[in-house]
Amino acid sequence: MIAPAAAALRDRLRWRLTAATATPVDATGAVDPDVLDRYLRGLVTDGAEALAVLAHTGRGPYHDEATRDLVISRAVATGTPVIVGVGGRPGERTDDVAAQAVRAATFGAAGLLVFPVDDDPVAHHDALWHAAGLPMLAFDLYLRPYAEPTLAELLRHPGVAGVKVARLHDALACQAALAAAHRADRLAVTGEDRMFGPSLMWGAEAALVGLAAAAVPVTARVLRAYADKRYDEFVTASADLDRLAEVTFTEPMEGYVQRMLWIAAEEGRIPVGHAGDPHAPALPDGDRDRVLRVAGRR
Ligand SMILES: N[C@@H](CC=O)C(=O)O
Repeated sequence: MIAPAAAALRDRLRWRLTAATATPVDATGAVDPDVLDRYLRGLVTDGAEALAVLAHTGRGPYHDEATRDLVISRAVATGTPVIVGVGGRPGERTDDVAAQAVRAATFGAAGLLVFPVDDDPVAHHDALWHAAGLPMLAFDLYLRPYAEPTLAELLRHPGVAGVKVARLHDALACQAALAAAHRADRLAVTGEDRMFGPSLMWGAEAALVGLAAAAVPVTARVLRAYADKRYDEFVTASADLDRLAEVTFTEPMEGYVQRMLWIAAEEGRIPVGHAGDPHAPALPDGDRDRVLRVAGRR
């Protein structure tokens, strides 16, 4: 049985675009609150209907408590629902993640995006639910995917509002996870940057993607056109989005955060001095030009 708070989040996020936000930092790794504010508010102005902070795009696992508090509070101040990424650090204990969940609740988060764990994910989600009382989105991430029976069990948890599916290019796994969400009457959320349009046709009814960390209108158009059954527009918008995804969500895949930050700077959302991802891998020569060329052609 789904808990009322989880049902409310499920219904609130349905057909909404949640932007998985970056966390812009300067050369020393510090967040400037004004830069952050402007960035988050700009995403909302441009079509993000909810914000997911401190998830993978926001490099949540790398930020300390003070930075996490700042990011969550500034996101909540935008007035849109805020989903907070919790966990994701190697070797972390459930108690530590529960403490993050409690702080997220204190700062007014609407829900949690729970990074996957290998060891007893159901007990992990249950502990967060009892500690913080915030509804959760399970995170079926290609780097640490859930086995189908595990995901089915997670989706039966009363505090789980839905699942964000991010299986990258595994269409079968994506379809199975979306179907599992429907069977459990939970929200099927696409996190499929490279299979965005198709994942909507496979049953996703909401989106939470790093592709919307910049260039938000492109992603917003696809989701809106599909939700409104304007299928001609959906096909055109989807092709635009796929062109953008092809140059941003590509090998080395971890470079996508840097690529979205380049776009954010080019769009004037953040200063150039805050557009470096300290955790980016080495990127090929010409990558930035390629990304900006495609992003500018929309
Ligand atoms: N999975 C990413 C978003 C990518 O689409 C995140 O957690 O930020």
